[in-house]
Amino acid sequence: MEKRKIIEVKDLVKQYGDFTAVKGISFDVYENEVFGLLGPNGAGKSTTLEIIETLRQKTSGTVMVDGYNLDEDPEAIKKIIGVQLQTAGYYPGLNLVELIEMFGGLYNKKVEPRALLKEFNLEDKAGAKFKSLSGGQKQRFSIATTLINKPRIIFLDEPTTGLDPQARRNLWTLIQQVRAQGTTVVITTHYMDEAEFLCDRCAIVDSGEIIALDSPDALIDQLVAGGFERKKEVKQANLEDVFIHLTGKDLRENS
Ligand SMILES: Nc1ncnc2c1ncn2[C@@H]1O[C@H](COP(=O)(O)OP(=O)(O)OP(=O)(O)O)[C@@H](O)[C@H]1O
Repeated sequence: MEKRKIIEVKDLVKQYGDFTAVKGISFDVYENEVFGLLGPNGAGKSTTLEIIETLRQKTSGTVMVDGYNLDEDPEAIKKIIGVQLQTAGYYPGLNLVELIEMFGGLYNKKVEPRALLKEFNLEDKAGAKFKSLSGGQKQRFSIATTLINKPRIIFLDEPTTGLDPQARRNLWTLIQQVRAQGTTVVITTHYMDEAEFLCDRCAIVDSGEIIALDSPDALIDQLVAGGFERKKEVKQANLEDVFIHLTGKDLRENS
């Protein structure tokens, strides 16, 4: 069965003054996949995401999200996507339950804050303020909030940056759960192990252009078919394996 395209980006260009940050890129995201945008700092990943999220104006090109044209129907797009807020968006006086209730009210959606917090291993923090959470808890809460409006697509911009290995792996599991419930996930990351683990397909972006787009396995196969060989013998374990082996996979209270 042919996969359904839920996002279609064609010839997208973004200029900041004289500088062209996104140089006519085209890609599709299929319904219910985890799609990654990978690339060095300044490649244009966040700019691209923010345009699709309706948060930034494009210079030219077309963007369709679930059949809605960004130029004609941005309001319809806003209703079916979930976006992570910047930390400043969480009112300091409210606890996690109150924040979820507030977002539910803004979206006019009925939410069950405690059930959502439980899904993200935050039930113990129901009465806590956002600023008192650890880095991993903040990220989990921020991903939980993307689901409040029951979106069809969520956008995660570097969701595991700064987290310890346990918190990172826990977040990967949560992202897989979100996808298993039928949500499409678009993610940016600088961690190639994360992209390899999570993404069905990824686009590698460099200087505003897509230089490769395929599944992680296919991209690796293409490299190997081109004669690439690792210089060193592959180690049987790496330092992260040592760390996880010694400290365990379970989330710590503060992760
Ligand atoms: N508001 C802006 N005004 C001018 N230039 C900008 C603006 N926002 C981004 N840029 C530039 O556009 C380019 C792409 O930035 P963008 O944040 O999209 O990259 P990125 O791939 O997300 O990078 P990172 O991995 O560092 O987050 C960079 O050179 C950046 O300096």
